[in-house]
Amino acid sequence: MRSSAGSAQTMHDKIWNSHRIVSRDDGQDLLFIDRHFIHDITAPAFEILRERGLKPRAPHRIFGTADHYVPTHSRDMAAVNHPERRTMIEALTRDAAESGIQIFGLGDPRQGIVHVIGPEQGLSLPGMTIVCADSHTSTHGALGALAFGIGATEVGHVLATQSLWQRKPRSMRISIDGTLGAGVTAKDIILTIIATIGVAGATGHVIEYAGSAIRGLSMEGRLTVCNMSIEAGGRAGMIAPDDTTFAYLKDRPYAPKGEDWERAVAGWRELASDLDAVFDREITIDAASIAPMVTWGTTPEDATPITGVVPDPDAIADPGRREGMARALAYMGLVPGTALEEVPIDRVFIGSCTNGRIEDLRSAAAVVKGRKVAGRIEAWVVPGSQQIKAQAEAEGLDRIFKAAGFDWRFAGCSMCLAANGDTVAPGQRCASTSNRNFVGRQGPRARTHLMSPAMAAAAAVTGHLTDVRRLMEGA
Ligand SMILES: CC(C)[C@H](C(=O)O)[C@@H](O)C(=O)O
Ligand code: SF4
Repeated sequence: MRSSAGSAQTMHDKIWNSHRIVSRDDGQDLLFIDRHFIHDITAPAFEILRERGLKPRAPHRIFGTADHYVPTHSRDMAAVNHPERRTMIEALTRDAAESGIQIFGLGDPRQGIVHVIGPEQGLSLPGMTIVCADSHTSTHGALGALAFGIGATEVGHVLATQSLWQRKPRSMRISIDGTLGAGVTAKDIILTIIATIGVAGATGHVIEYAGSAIRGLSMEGRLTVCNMSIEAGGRAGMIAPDDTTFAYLKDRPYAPKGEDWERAVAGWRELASDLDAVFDREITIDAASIAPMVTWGTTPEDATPITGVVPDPDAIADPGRREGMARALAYMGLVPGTALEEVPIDRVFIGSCTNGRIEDLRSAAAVVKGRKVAGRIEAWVVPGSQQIKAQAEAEGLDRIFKAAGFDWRFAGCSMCLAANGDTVAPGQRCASTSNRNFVGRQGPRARTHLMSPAMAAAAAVTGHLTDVRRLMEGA
């Protein structure tokens, strides 16, 4: 039997069952899709639709934003002088206008990274099925939704039918119990999880994050954790909605209002996994054992506490792993045994759908305040959305960053993927709050170290990877 025994259901079961339209003999279910997000990479799917003479079935369920290709030094389309990027941004505007789809384009005060603005606008709600042609759609599961990335052909299917054939993934619960230490954040939780179970550790599963340390996280922190579910191989990540979720969503532009809100919350309270629900896999991690983390290699599982050293491939028995590690270290320009805190950096990127939210900027600013960016380091803050940028400015965070020597940019994916031209130069080493440290991710030969916003801020002001706890008040 897949998932739960008897009638007890996981949250994944509940959302799946309430969206199943019909089942096929081959084990696939047709799911109704509540919300479909599109961005400036979705153009190929609209091509598929046009070729078949079809139109979006439910444009009111679709929302779009320009994020991957937008410039972050300007909001002016004239600043997009790269023909391919221009075409992609314009295609989104055209496709949306033709179909009556609401988009938040370049220049719109609601524009931002799709996984930031969905929750922010109250478009991503508990109990929903949410899809987008983007692997980090798992982010939205933090609100108690079933949210996952899909490919261009599937996007075409969803556009045309507002439904999608899927085989139900298995379920996995990752419980983080106890209290996090000072300086330890949601990013450190998820990097620890990935370092523990590996980048394929959750393959074929929907992860439910549970336990007192997860319940204790803010909505922003939960979004960070769910964002990187895909980096552990998970199909989706989710967290049961609770008062933290409802407080975050209340009065958001697209969230239900008045009596509708009360009714919705009452329904959302029923979504949590039943107490006796059985998961296909269970993993438990003690929150107190988690330290501020950094990656040293070229996959997110190459992560270790900042107190450690660059690992030695020769100490690894498995020949495949040994070779992979040696290759990663050569790319990263790191020598085994070097204390991680001695690794100098050239660039800092605070942003992305993982860590570009207001709380992330606050925690980085708290470290930066009264300090200066070290040496010739080029440090950037790229808010995840224009709303976050405005809020940060209202709180004076931009002034803290700018006084320290940071560049304060407009919202977009920016240096997380470098698709808009914001790159880390060849050979440069970047302390980054994003989610992927793949070879060439931030530009050809760029070297990426993933970490939390507070850790990236600490690296910016010291010039090398740094245990943020050294810079914290009272430390
Ligand atoms: C380009 C896009 C489809 C891609 C994704 O699927 O995640 C990007 O957002 C990323 O983070 O690599
Ligand atoms: S910020 Fe990075 S991870 Fe997130 S959607 Fe953009 S490119 Fe993908």
